[in-house]
This record gives sequence, structure tokens and C-alpha cells, in this order.
Amino acid sequence: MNEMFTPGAQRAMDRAEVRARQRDAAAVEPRDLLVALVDEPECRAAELVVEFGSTPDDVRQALGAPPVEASLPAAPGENERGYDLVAADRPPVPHSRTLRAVVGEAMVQARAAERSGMVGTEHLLAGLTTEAAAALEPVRSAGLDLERLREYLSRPALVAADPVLPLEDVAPLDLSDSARSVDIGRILDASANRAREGLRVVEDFARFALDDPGLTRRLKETRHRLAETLRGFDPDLLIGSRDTPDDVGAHIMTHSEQIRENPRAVLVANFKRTAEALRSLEEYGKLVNVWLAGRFEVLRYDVYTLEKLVLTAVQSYRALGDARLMVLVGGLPTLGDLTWIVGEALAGGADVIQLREKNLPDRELLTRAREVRILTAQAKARFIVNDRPDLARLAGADGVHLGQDDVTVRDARRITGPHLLIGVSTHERAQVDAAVLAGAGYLGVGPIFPSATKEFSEPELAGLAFARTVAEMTRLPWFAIGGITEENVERVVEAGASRIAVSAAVVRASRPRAATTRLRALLDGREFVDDDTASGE
Ligand SMILES: Cc1ncc(COP(=O)(O)OP(=O)(O)O)c(N)n1
Ligand SMILES: Cc1ncsc1CCOP(=O)(O)O
Ligand SMILES: [Mg+2]
Repeated sequence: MNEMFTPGAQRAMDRAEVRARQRDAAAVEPRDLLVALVDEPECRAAELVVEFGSTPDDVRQALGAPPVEASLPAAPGENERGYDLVAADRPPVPHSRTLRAVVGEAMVQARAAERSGMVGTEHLLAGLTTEAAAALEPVRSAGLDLERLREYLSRPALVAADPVLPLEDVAPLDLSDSARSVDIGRILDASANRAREGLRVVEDFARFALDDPGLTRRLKETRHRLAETLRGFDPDLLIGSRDTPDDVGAHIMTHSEQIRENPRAVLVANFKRTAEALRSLEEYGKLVNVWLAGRFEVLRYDVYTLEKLVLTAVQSYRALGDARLMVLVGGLPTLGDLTWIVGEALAGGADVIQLREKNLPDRELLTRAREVRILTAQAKARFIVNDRPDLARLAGADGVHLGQDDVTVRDARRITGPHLLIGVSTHERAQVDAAVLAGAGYLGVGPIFPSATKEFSEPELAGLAFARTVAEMTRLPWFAIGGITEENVERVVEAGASRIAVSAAVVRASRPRAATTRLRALLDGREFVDDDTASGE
């Protein structure tokens, strides 16, 4: 027995190997581990899979795994773990690179939790959701809400919790049968109101100030789930125990409660109020029903996530609100060439410069990045470094841009600290959801058209249809990218894009400054006046 794993997790690891053999696979993959986890329905990971929307059968089906009876010789006694796992005459199936990353992350999670550091099944599930997201994609079709599960599992201290009873099984609680019940009813009633009100305040902001359909939907769903959970309490008794006139705290208002310096402060205060109220519902709820209390815990973690999403959106608007034209530069022979083209793009009206270098030694890259930082700062433009959070930070850039194969937002954040913008490339709807949830500050959306800068095969083109989709999903700043030129930019704007990122249209233009100005004017829907020509240049 490997002492690193709890017995349940060890069984899952062993079963994963059985599942891999069953597929005749050369390596045990994350999908084998997920199937192995749901093969054991009593384990915490399997319970979580169910709690977040799926069932073991659906997961197996989505991953093309045969039913459990057909796969696992369950007869106890064949070995100490109760089934014939690894025949002695066969070498063990190796773990794939991704699975090793999953187990590594599970160990980090286990150490962060309060337990002995042993990896439990919930830590393996946490590792899967963060390190093997792509492998888990098919289980979305099985109903699993991967984003919420990932957020739940990445909460600060992962401790084994009691299973949560499905809400429909929770009978209304009778709070009237003990003397103390009225007091608990008062606390629960006040906390329920605070939580509802706090959520409504931030929902109003997402809806009317941010105008963001995705965030508004998430907040509304959370508010509805709160209402649904509160129905587990008997409403008459909650109302019955309300006694506002005699509430000694009703008119006590601290100085900080009276002052809100800006909308962000309103948001922060109301998220805090909501989370505190949910904590009260959870703690006092435990006195009456532990399952219902668990529901409030899940909601509280959802609220933490929502706080991150809403505050990230606010920060992004502040940083990129008016930035409509990003110019990608790179691959130039000398520093002088680079500073010239950056100067031209800025003079032409570029709002953001992205330094995209693929082949330079790090030291030279950092030198160039620092130079671009100076030029962009002088022009009051923003500066993004492609691919490299470390160099973005060292160069004092405003942000870093990450693709689907680059380091994750979570890892980049560890390097950049809280203030840098992190942009993420997206090519399909699920990537938009995932990027927003991960805390992306802006999105790259494309490729819209074939590009002269980067090669894509036909199926990789996301096209204008994808721009239309993103326009309906989010108001987080997003830049359409890929083959955008003066000739086609109007179609991109018509598809709902208000921001674009271009490279060849500026860098390869005969007059980069004028090309930038023309693009900026087309984006703004303005008439273009060629100043260079007018001034006889
Ligand atoms: C604004 C913007 N959107 C998309 C990309 C592409 O990033 P990525 O997919 O990582 O590809 P590379 O640029 O690294 O080749 C981008 N750079 N900027
Ligand atoms: C880096 C990148 N990713 C998608 S398209 C692209 C290149 C954008 O350059 P261009 O505007 O020349 O197509
Ligand atoms: Mg990249």
C-alpha cells in the first residue's frame, strides 16, 4: 500500500490501471482515473460528481467506459484490495504525463488541507479538474458542471464534508419545537435576508452597470439556488420569528457602512455581506440540519467565485475600457526596427501593443520588452507580453497574453501577482466560459480569418460566427483576432466586436502609421483623413 494515498484513493489509482488495461492503452490516463473514481460510488469524489450534476453511469458512458460489472472482477480475497488488479506476470501500466500532473496537484491540495497530507479521492478529483480539464470535456455532456466543481474543489482548505442531501429530500424544518428555536429562526431569517439583498445589489451592478449577460445569469442562478435552499426552512416560522422593532442591531450603523467611495466599494461590501450571511446560515443551520448547512457552504464558495469574476470585470474595464485596437509586433531583426514600428503604431492610434516574440533569447526579449514598456507608457497606451508572465512582470507590462497551450491563468497569476491583466485566447464557447471563470481579464477571440502571421488549418478557423457567439456571452473586453484588415474589419464590427487585434495589417503595411489610423477610424465608424498625405509626407 502506498502511504501517500488514503485507502479509497489507492483503490481508485489501482482501478484506473485496470480501466487503462481494459482499453489496451499504453498509459493510464486522467479519463481512467475519473472512471475509477465513479466506480466507487461511496467515495467523496463520486459523491461530488453527483452533487455537481452527473451520475457514475453517465460519466462512464461519456468516456466510453463499459459498466462497472463488466470491467472489475470484484471478488474479494483475490488480493488484499479485494480484486485482481495487477497480474503479477504483467508489468504495471505507466502513468501518462498528464496523470502525473494530476497526482502532483492532488498532493499539493492534500498538503494544503488540514489532513495528514494523504491524498484522498477528492484531491484526485481536484487534480483532474485543474490539470486535465481537456480530458474531462466529454463529461460535460454527462451533466457535470466542471467549472463549479473546479471552483469548489480549489477552495482554500479542502476537508472531507458530509454528503449533501438532494434538496427535494429536505423536509421543511420545524423550528418551533424548542425554546431556543425562535432565536435560531431569527438569526436564520436575518441572514437569509442579508444574503438575498447582498446578491441582488451585485446582480444589479452586473446587469445595469456592466451590462454583462454571462455574469448577470450566474448571479441570478445563485440567487435562485439560495431561494431554493432557503425553502428547506419553514417560511412561516422564519417570518414568525422576525422581530425587527426589537432588533438591537437594526439601527447600529458604523462609519464604514455609511460611506461607499466608488462602485467597487459597493460591490466589495455587498459580496462580503452575502458571504458572511451565508456563513451564518451555514453555522446556525448546522444546529438544525447538517445537509442544508452544507448547501450554504457550497453557495458561499460560489459567491467567492462570483466576487472574483465581477471584480475582475471591473478591473478589466478600468484597464481596457477605451482600448479598441491592439497591435501585435515581433519577429523584427533589430531593436531599432521594433521601436520604429511600435512608435508608428502608437502614433497611428494603437491603444495596446502586444510583444509577440517566439525565437529571441530571454535576455534580448526582456531588453525589447522594457523598451516597448517605455514607449507605450509615454503614449499612455497599454503593453502586453505574449506567452511569458515572468517577462511581463519583469518588464513592468500591463498584462500577459496566454493561449490554450500556454501556462494556465492560475499559474500565471502566481507569477504576475494580482494586478496584471491576463488575456486568454479562445476558439470555442467552452473556452470562453473556462477563461472567464479562471479570471481572465480579457479574451482573444479567433482566428476570425486566415492569417498572414500565423498558420491555421481550415477547421481551426473560428470565424465570424464565433465572434457573434462571444458578443452574446460576455461584456468582458475581448479582441477579435486573425487576418483582420481594412477590407474586412467592418464585417468584424458587424459581428459584435468592438475591439480588434492585428499584426500584418500594420506591421507589413507600407505606411504602418497610416494603416493604424485607418483601422482605428474604421473601428470607431469615423471618416478617415490621411494626415500624412495631407501634410505632404
Ligand atoms: C489578443 C490575442 N489573441 C490571441 C492570441 C493568440 O495567442 P496564442 O493562442 O497563445 O498564440 P501565440 O500568439 O502565442 O502564437 C494573441 N497572441 N493575442
Ligand atoms: C497570434 C495570432 N493568433 C491568432 S491570429 C494571430 C495572428 C494575428 O495576426 P494577423 O492580424 O496578421 O492575422
Ligand atoms: Mg501563446
